[in-house]
Amino acid sequence: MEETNIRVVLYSIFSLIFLIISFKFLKPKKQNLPPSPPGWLPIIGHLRLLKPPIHRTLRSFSETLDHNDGGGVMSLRLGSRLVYVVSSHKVAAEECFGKNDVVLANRPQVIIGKHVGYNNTNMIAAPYGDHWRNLRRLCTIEIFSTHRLNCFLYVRTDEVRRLISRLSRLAGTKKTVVELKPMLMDLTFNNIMRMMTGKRYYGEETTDEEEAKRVRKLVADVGANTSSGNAVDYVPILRLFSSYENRVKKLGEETDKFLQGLIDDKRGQQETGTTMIDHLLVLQKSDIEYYTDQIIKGIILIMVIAGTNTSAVTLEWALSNLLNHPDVISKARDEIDNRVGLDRLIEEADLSELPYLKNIVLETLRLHPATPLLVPHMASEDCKIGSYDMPRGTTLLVNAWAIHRDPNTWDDPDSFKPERFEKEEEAQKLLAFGLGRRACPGSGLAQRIVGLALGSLIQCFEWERVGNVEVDMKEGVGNTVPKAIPLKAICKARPFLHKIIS
Ligand code: HEM
Repeated sequence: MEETNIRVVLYSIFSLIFLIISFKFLKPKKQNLPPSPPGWLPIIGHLRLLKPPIHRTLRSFSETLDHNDGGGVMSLRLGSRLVYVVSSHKVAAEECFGKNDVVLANRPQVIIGKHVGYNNTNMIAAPYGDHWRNLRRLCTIEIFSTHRLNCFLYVRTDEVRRLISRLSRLAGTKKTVVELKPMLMDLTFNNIMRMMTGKRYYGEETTDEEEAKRVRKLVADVGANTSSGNAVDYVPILRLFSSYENRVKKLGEETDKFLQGLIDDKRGQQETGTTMIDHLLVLQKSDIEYYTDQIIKGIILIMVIAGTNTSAVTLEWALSNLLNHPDVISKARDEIDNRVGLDRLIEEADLSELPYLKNIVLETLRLHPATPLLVPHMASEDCKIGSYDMPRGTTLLVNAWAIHRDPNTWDDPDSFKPERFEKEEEAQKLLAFGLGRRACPGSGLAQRIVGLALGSLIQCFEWERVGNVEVDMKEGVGNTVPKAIPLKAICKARPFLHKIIS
């Protein structure tokens, strides 16, 4: 009997010790997540609250939250995904793209990346790792290096001149109302397509009008569907009811057929040309295992998706701001007239001598970053953002638009003032091209084409608003934020233009 009692007591003591140990060490650690806005519902989370323009909605959510550690981070549930939104420059620069740059260099996967983006093997969607590093190195050398950009200078110069000639034919020396968006899109799409394929698919004098029509439609469809995802990506059960995945699969097949056609055309040619596809096919001969057709198609696709609309909308926003600030246009024109003169068109080599023009572009990128939430990142491991825990798999959105208008970071943040960039350090605060490993590799090309086109439009024409009312600056809906009302302006060629564009 006594022995049994001792056993019971020992058993109880061991059980108690086991319980204490389990409670202390095996209990899931309570995580310190950032504050989250109210209105969360089971299954869909905060999805229903995301009204466009999403960057504005996210800023107003963030403003209503009680950030007890200085602010700038909030968490959302978008369906099954945990999403952190950062709206502070310090947190973005130091915590996300500083301390945690490698952990956050991943991308969340979405359905379109599987069916259109070659199973996420393209540069924008690829997970951080050897494949992405190889692609990025390849594109840095073959597309974005100064040497390569200089090789394609003739394309940018020719496309900007065509834009100026087209406008001067339309407007001449009489005041004429012109709609700018289609012309700016033609400029940036032709620039990329000519670099890749050598062909013009947009605007007047296309290589083959029937083919050009097909290409324009396809590129527009891909652009309209390319985003951070569809509701189906966040609430997987919707796959059962939605036709989204089938539509995207079909789009992927059509896109692939078109891109394969471009490669086959080049492969069938007797002589090697100078386009990007020609270069990539030469590399393919040296290493057929790595430079597969799929890799080459992924590169062309990404150049078109990332390198066209972004520059076109930046130009449209820049001109809209200039029309609302005639004093800024006058100052920029004086700078160009003084440094370039009236006997020739501005050239890309002049850009480094035109600091005020550069500041106009920077101020436009500040107020209207083309991708206001950058491209979503994803945590590949548990990490910490400030005092908050960020579990592995969390999506990170950086609200560059809100950061660019934060009164703690910028003086008079909502006003268009290119002069602010006369202090050189101000440009360091911009996030329009992202930061860290996944920052935009096309920023150099973008600044060249935007600077040259904008400078030429200021040099060659006089500009006025239509009806003398302010240009409406409301944002429309789209991944690369367009103007809600496309820009129309009154344009008149300056008297010397006809002499220098003949
Ligand atoms: C005004 C024009 C442009 C803006 C504002 C812009 C902005 C951006 C931003 C914010 C990102 C994402 C950064 C991040 O993930 O944190 C990005 C990525 C990228 N951009 Fe641009 N971009 C522009 C033009 C271009 C051009 C002209 C090209 C190429 C022709 C290009 C190619 C890319 C590529 C390939 C990526 C993905 C990089 C990666 O994931 O490793 N972009 N861009």
